[in-house]
Amino acid sequence: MAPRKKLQGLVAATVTPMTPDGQINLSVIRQYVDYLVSKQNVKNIFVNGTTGEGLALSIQERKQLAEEWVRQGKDKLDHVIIHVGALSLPGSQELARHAAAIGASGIAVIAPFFFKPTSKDELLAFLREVASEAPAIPFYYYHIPPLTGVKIRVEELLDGIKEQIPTFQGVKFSDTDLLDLAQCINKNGREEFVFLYGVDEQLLSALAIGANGAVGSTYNYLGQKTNMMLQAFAQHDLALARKYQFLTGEFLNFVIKLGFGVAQTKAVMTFVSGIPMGPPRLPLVKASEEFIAKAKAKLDSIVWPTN
Ligand SMILES: CC(=O)N[C@@H]([C@@H](O)[C@H](O)[C@H](O)CO)[C@@H](O)CC(=O)C(=O)O
Repeated sequence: MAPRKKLQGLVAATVTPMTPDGQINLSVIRQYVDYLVSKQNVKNIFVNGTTGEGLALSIQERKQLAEEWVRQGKDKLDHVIIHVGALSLPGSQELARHAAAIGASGIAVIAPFFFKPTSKDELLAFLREVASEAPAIPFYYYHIPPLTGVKIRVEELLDGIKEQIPTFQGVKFSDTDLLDLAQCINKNGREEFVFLYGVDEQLLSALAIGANGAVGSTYNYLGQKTNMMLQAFAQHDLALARKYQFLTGEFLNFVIKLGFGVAQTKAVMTFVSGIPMGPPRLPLVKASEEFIAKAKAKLDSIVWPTN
C-alpha cells in the first residue's frame, strides 16, 4: 500500500479482536475497517501497538493480523502503520521485513524495555537495525515512556537521525512532556517530520504546539468527535475545539478513575460499534460488567456540540 499522502490527522490505534476463548479473531476486521471509515471518518490505523496488545501476541499472530488489516484496508484506508517493536532485535526485524513485504504504509518501533537502551546511541542503533530491514517504507519511532520506562528525550534522539535512518518519518509521541515535543517541532519543523500525539485527553495542547495529528485508542469510538475538534482548531475556533477536548476529557477522567486500560477500551469499542472485540489476553483481564454499565451511561450522557 503506497501512501498517497503524508500521514496526518487521526490514526486509530486498533484493538485486536479476540474470540471468547482468547484466539485472535480475523473475521471481524473487515467490519472494523468499514466502521472506522464510515462511522468515525478515520482512515489511518496503527496496528499491533499498545491498544492492539502487540507485545502480548506471538510473532505469527502479529503477522496474521498485519496481513488482514492491510488486505481489508486496501482501497479503503489511507495509511496502515504496523507496529513491529519487540523485545528482541531479530523478532523486530522479522516483523519489519514482513510488514514491508505485505505492503504496509509504514512501520513503528518502541524502545525495547526488558534490556533497555541507556543512551541515545544505544536506542538509535536498535532502531536503525530494524528500519534497515524495511528500507522502502517510512519509519516512525513510538515513544511511550510510561510503559517502556525508556525516558531518552525525543529531542535528543532526533538530532541527526536522518543520517542514521534515512526512512525516518516521524514520532508517535505518547508522553505528557510537551516541552520535549515542542522542542522536537521547533528544531525539526512539522513539515520535515510527522509528530503524532498519543495522549488523547491532551491532544488540543499538542495541536497548539504543532502536532500534525494523533494516534490513540479513543479514535476508534470518538474519532468523529475528535475530527470535529481538529476541524474547529483548523478554523481557529478555539472555544469550540476546547468544548470537544473537555468532553472527551470528561469521559476519560470518569473511566480512568474506574480503572481504564486496553481491556476497558475493548469493552467500550464493543458497545459503541457493536463489533465483538472479545476479551484481552492475560495478564490483562476483561472489563467488569459494572465498568461497562457505568462507562456506557457516562458516554450516553455527554451532550456534544451540534455546531
Ligand atoms: C497508554 C495508552 O494506552 N495510550 C493510548 C492512548 O490512546 C490512551 O488510551 C488514551 O489517551 C486514554 O488515556 C495510546 O497512546 C496508545 C496507542 O496509541 C497504541 O495503542 O499504540
